[in-house]
Amino acid sequence: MDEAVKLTHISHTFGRLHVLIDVSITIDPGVIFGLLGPSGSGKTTLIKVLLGILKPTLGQSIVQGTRMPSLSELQRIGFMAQSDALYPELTAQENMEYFASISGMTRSAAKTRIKTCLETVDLTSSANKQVNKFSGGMKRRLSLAAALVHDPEILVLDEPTVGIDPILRESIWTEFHRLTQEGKTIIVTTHVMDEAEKCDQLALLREGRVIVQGTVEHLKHSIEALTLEEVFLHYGGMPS
Ligand SMILES: Nc1ncnc2c1ncn2[C@@H]1O[C@H](COP(=O)(O)OP(=O)(O)OP(=O)(O)O)[C@@H](O)[C@H]1O
Repeated sequence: MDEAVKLTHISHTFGRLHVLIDVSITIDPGVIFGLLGPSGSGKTTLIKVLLGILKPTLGQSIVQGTRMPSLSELQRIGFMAQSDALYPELTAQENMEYFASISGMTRSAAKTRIKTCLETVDLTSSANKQVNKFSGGMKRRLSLAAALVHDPEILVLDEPTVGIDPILRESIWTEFHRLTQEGKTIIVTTHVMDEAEKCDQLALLREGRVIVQGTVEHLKHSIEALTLEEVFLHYGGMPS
């Protein structure tokens, strides 16, 4: 089967700062791929390159066989950035309707999907509340629902569960696993160790380089560690 994402020899500099150095990552369809690394290691920059939002100094990003940037490919991706891109004056429902409309969904398809996605993030009872009255965690959850609304093949989530309580986090991860069973691919950055354990594949970034990548078991095996925490300590890249 073709790769969902193929990043080849990506390097990126901001001025004199080498933020990504020869990063190559292949992500198979239907997996949850975790991108880990300390703050400033380049995770968000790599995600922007993957999406084609940022042109790398060197290397290329291919998503589902299409070289990025590609607007049509971008429509098949659900993206949740680190900061919420919501309209505070609108209600949750209106925000969802807006995001559904820009993805080109029909009204009836949008109606069903909006209901499902708001349920997934437990916001049904707040659907008619203005977003400027939402807590930080509620905004995060709404951003996630917005990323899911057009039922994308690939979901790219930059720290999706920050500010979300452990019980809801658990149910969101259950939803992620359900989505991968439908063949969807999820790429997630996280600082949370127990979330990293739930990923099918991981890459650990440090100072712009991939230090190690593979399954959780592979990573543990590589240094005969019992926990992922030991792996991160070993490679000197404890997520912050
Ligand atoms: N637009 C920019 N201009 C200049 N430097 C930047 C820019 N964006 C990011 N950087 C720098 O690039 C480095 C990597 O940043 P990036 O946001 O990719 O890290 P990260 O691993 O996602 O961090 P965090 O976990 O804190 O979100 C940092 O040193 C950051 O200051």
